[in-house]
Amino acid sequence: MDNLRSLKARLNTKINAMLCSKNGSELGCLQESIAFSADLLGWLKMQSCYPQFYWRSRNPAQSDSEVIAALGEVRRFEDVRQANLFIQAQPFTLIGGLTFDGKGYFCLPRLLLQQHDNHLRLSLFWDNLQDWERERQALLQVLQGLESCAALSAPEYPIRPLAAKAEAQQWCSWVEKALQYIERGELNKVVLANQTAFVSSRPINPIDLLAESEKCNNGCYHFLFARSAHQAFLGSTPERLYLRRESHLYTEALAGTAAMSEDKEFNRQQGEWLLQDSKNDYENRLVVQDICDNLRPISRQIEVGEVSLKQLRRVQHLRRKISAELNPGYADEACLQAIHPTAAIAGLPRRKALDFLAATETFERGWYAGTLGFMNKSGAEFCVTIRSALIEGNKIAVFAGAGIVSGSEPEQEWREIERKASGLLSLLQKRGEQSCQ
Ligand SMILES: C=C(O[C@@H]1C=C(C(=O)O)C=C[C@H]1O)C(=O)O
Ligand SMILES: [Mg+2]
Repeated sequence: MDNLRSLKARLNTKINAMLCSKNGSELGCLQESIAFSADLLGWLKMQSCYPQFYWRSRNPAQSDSEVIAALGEVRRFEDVRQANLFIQAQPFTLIGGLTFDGKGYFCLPRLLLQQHDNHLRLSLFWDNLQDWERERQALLQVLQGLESCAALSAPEYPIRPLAAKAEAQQWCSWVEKALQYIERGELNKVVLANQTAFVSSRPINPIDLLAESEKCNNGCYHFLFARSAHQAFLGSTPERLYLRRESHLYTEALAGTAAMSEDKEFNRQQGEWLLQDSKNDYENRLVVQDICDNLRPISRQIEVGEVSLKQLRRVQHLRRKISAELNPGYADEACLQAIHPTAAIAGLPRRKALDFLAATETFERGWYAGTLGFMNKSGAEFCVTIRSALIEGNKIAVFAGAGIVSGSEPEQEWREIERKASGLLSLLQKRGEQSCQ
């Protein structure tokens, strides 16, 4: 990491030579770009500043793919409105998102690394309203490990189940209850989830697990958010909440699920079945309806694409892409509030589904089925944080849910959430050079 070593030396010199710039602006920023391809997960593993944030966009092959790693926090916004006002006024990127319940966490980090192809862009931020000596120390500290990069090791964590929040039987009774609400016409869809906890004989390294997931769970966004060294939320999700480029908005309805295995012929048959199965199609169409209805007040030219398959390692989904043109004056505050939580992870009608979930599920969703990403004045991208887990020391709690609609069968939905959870859980046992299955 020679490039990073010389970059660090350069930045240290600049910071030490700098006086607090009382030029009227509240925030200070130093930016550098170098031609360098960094392993940002290996880098993150060596860092000791918190909070830590990592986010990789879903299509690494595309030229506009983005990998972000960030450390520390110079400004924090819990109100999405304030966060949105900030990016309208400042040429900076905020990272963060909303929990399932819509609690906001956005921050301007102390150090932001953005990798585009072979270009690494580094941004350092400080607050001119703070004591400069304190800010200077914080800047030097966040740069301390800049050139460090750890090897990522294959996760090897023999785990044993601690407890599922609901065992199969109880969870199936939640589904039965949902079906009664649906039959009575009180709900069209509700997405019931479960949380299952496991314990390992040693602390689980969230970064090693995420690195393994990046290798195996292709076609996904990969994310990690750790507010402290004791807790990390991470996952690999196939689902986009939205991508915004100026006023162009790209979102999708991802719902309806079939199995995937190592057998190509089995996968093809399952895919064909999924494409013509009316219950799964209905599950997906309700999400289309929900997203379009919620976009209508803030946008025009809403277009819904043809149905297609999104194939992953353990499951495959129906997907319909949706695009729209935001009306003047609307940006990320409006998009986040309009779209999240979609009927792919909450239900329809939204309010009734949320009440049903609050009264039924016996665990806190927290960041599960929330959204994480980044936003600045010209664009934003957020993923839906499903296929995710919360790691605290030796413990890992894995989340998975399934959309319940008329025609759902409890045992089948249970198998669906077990398959979804296995996308991460199957990676905890040493596989090393073995294939990703
Ligand atoms: C809720 C989850 O996934 C959602 C539910 C799906 C379904 O029920 O078919 C499919 C994709 C996601 O919209 C999850 O993975 O936890
Ligand atoms: Mg389903």
